[in-house]
Amino acid sequence: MDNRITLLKLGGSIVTDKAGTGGVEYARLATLAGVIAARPDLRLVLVHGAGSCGHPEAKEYHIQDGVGPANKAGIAVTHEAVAGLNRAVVAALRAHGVDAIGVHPLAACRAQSGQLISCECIPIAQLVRLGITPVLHGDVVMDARRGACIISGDQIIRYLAIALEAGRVGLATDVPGVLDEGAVVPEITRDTVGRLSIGCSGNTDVTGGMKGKITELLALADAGVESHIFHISRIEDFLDEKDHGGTIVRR
Ligand SMILES: Nc1ncnc2c1ncn2[C@@H]1O[C@H](COP(=O)(O)OP(=O)(O)OP(=O)(O)O)[C@@H](O)[C@H]1O
Ligand SMILES: C=C(C)CCOP(=O)(O)O
Repeated sequence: MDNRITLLKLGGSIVTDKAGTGGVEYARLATLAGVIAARPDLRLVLVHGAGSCGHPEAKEYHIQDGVGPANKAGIAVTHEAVAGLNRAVVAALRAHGVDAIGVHPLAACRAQSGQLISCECIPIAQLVRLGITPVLHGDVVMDARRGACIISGDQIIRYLAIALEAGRVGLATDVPGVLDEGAVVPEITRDTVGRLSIGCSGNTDVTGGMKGKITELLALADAGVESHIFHISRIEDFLDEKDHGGTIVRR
């Protein structure tokens, strides 16, 4: 059995009512925690998106336009919104017996011009070695050029997949995969992506929706790491290495 790390992103559209006004999806978190708890041999690193707990705040404070004295209050407001969601995700996992712990990118990562350039990964790897599941999230992080910026969970997935030499990389979201005229595209490469129409999220989202996801995952594919996008209802298929009916992004 491959005992390398499985890296899984739970999209913000899954862990929150992204289309609504801000609620954490507690019932869904409980179900997902049960699914993860039933697979104790997994060496898992989780990342979650912000959904309605972070994107609206980041937009309100114009974080992606750069941060200075006029909008610096948005750093704490945005971080607290997504950190609160992180506490809910970790609490759900722990309630099901998963030894999970929250890790905040604000304190561990740096960016330059909106791009994640460093993340302290050694503690994350050590936690996994101890059988603990680190739970990271998209966050506001300090940016060498812009003051601060928003780093998506998708950027974090790309960075961690390489740094942790993850065996499997999956992104669960609210669509069955990348869609082309309503049908799932089973495989995307740099050569085929240009034929597709891939857009942003239908909800408030400062990190580019599916388009942002594919940008990160194609860069990951360039590094030789394939990744999977699938509907959250197929999470067990992904974790059990079965066909999940979604999209594989590869070189
Ligand atoms: N070609 C496409 N195929 C599938 N989804 C697409 C496509 N173009 C745009 N989208 C949109 O992208 C959304 C998924 O991206 P989104 O960033 O909202 O997901 P997420 O990762 O669950 O959320 P978050 O960014 O908050 O973590 C879909 O709900 C859909 O509206
Ligand atoms: C908006 C914030 C704070 C993080 C965004 O992360 P994402 O939901 O993965 O795009």
